[in-house]
Amino acid sequence: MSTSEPVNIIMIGMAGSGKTTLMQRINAYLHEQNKAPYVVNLDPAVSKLPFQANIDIRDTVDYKQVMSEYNLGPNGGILTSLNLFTTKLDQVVSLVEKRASTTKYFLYDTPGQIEIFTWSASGAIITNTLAATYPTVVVYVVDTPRTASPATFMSNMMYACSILYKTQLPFLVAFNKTDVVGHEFAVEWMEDFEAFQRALRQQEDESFMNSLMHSMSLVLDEFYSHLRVVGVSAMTGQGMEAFFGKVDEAVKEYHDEFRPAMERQMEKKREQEKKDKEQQLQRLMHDLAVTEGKEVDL
Ligand SMILES: Nc1nc2c(ncn2[C@@H]2O[C@H](COP(=O)(O)OP(=O)(O)OP(=O)(O)O)[C@@H](O)[C@H]2O)c(=O)[nH]1
Repeated sequence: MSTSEPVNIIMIGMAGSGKTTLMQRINAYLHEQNKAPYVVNLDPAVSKLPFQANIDIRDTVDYKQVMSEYNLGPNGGILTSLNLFTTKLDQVVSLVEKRASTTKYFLYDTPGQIEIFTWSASGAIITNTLAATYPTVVVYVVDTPRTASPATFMSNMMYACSILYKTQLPFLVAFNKTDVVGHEFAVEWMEDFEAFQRALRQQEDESFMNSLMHSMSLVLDEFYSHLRVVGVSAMTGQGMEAFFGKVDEAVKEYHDEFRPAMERQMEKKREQEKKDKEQQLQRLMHDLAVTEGKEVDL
């Protein structure tokens, strides 16, 4: 792996978690380090970007026009705009490839509608296409102050888990807004199952919800054990160095695990296609022989 190898960083997170502000902070940090990134905005509904995007979905798709043309609400409009944009993704990839010899980091801001990455086709096309070219890391941005109660924490982590499950890409949870509330409580809850159970008990007395949450937290325990986590503040810039340390770890995981698994899958697909072709050819030969009145052994 060369040190100048490009890295795609995709920001995903709930609306208001601070993705755009974090992009701006990372952008400023990398400029200070003389590593100016290439920035791609994939949020068609953002009204004002605090940074200059090299590629902006809004230059290609007019989200308001999509809403009226397809008679959609805001969420449907965003999803459809992204679907329309994925038809141009090959152009994005070729622009990225052109810049790859001079740029290390390629940053992608996404809409707060994270269901795009849990079930829509465009989300999967975007992550798979990017990951097929260069090391790609998904950064799941969490609004730390708004996640300080056990119930919201767990629901946010379940979203994170489903995005990881869907993308299967190296994953980093960035607890943002640590200038307001530190993320240590979250790390403790993830590392110490009993600590989370205590927090649950403090929240309410025994109820159906708490026992459900108890069961769900058992499921999430396995997810936490492989999770990469960092605390950042997009506002103050706190945690930037640690953030890039974790990105490096995620890139290593891409090379050690993701890439070989992807290549194995592609090899399997190629073998299956070869087998299918051979079978089709055999069937064709058989049909030709039958029409000519000959018998063939297959
Ligand atoms: N205190 C504090 N506020 C932050 C931080 N990061 C973002 N914010 C604020 O959180 C709000 C939402 O930030 P955005 O960057 O617009 O969030 P987003 O995730 O891009 O939102 P959507 O585009 O709606 O998905 C804004 O008011 C930001 O100023 C942070 O680190 N600390």
